[in-house]
Amino acid sequence: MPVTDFTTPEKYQYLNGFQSYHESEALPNTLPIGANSPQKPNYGLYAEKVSGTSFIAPRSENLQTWVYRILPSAAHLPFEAYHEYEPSTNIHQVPQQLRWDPFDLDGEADWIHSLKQLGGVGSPATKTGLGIYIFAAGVSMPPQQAFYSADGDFLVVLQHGVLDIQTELGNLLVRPNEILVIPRGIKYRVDLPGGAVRGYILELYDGHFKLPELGPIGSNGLANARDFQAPVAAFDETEYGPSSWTIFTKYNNAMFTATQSHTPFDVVGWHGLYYPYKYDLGRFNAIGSISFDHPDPSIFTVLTNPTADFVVFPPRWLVQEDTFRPPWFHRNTMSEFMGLVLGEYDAKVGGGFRPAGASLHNIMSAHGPDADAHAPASEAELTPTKVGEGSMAFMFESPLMIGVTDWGLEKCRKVQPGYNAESWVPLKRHFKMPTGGIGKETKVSS
Ligand SMILES: O=C(O)Cc1cc(O)ccc1O
Ligand SMILES: [Fe+2]
Repeated sequence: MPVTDFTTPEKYQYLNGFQSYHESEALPNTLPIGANSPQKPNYGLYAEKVSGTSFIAPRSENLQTWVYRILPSAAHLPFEAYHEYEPSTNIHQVPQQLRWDPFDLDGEADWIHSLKQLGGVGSPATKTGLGIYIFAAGVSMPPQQAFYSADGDFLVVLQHGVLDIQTELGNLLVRPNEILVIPRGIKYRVDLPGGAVRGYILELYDGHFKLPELGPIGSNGLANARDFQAPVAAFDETEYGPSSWTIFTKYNNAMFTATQSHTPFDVVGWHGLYYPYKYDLGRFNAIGSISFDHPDPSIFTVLTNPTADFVVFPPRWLVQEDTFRPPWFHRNTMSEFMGLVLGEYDAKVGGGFRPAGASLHNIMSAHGPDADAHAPASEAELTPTKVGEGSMAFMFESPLMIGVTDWGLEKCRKVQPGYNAESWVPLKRHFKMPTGGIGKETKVSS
């Protein structure tokens, strides 16, 4: 179900729509009419353009936003290397199926220092591939600090807690079961009004997410465009005088800082297509088989990109007849990283895949339901059944071979050594040779 038990306070107002052209102003008449860069923008603001795609990208892909701000972003002192954040970028491509116990909450770290790279492939420098992060933060970012990643778009899957995010383009409150996308280069800071937070991040080094085509599904279904929410323009009204800010930048997976004597949250109005947004996974309209067989998990795609799809497994009814209903056993040309926001995933009932844990089934590494899920599902009476009640599993599915960092393999100390032994090695042989031998009888009744 969608997150409904919350009245959105005044500070959090949203513009609805996915990749809709939005415009928003915190003061009336901020945006120039019929032009983008007038000689003197209103209120003595500076015009600045933020490009999220190449200038010449086709219209259907082109994402740019004009911001009207008190001082341009360029007004800062030189960048310096920052060594108190050591990213784990040594990556190992391994065929081993991996599963991690729940990652610990961390009461000490702020957003930036909580980012732990678990895996990835490719390079931000050549804009190929992706990074996968686990975050566990316990404190708000210190005042007068902001962060942006120059490496790619962050898709944040919040597993625990509440994120109060101030971005250049406005404020977003992200609650459990919601996801957040912050595009490359957009500055933000993260406060934790409810204490500790934890979750997963997919960073796309290339391009941006889109909604999947719906084909024969028609014009509505899956994640509907109107349920994506972008912030309205808001600026630090009390902070537009001189102040001392530190801007952190993740740049080719290293960290840099630059100081400046003004708030980065000084955008009074903006218009364009390049902005952060959030989405409540409870609004996902799940579609599935109403006759027989189990569709490919792509039927649950929320957002797509050639580098990775974001797929969820929401609560849903299973009604298929004469069908083994959990996911089939399989090997893919894709790699599959899975996480669990809450509840239990129907293919893994053996207790090893838990909320805040994860799994990785890499290219052509075989997997499927564990023995504890397979046995009852083969015998179950096939009445309509609700699965995933109170649950939300998700998958980052990529055609690329995802590597695992030193942190992911060892330092996190969460890898389950007995994954294969517990899940699939116990599967029993049920094969029966036809009486009379091969070729004599083709149908065997059990
Ligand atoms: O491995 C998994 O659990 C994810 C998955 C689910 C499904 O329904 C079909 C294929 C698939 O990879
Ligand atoms: Fe799979």
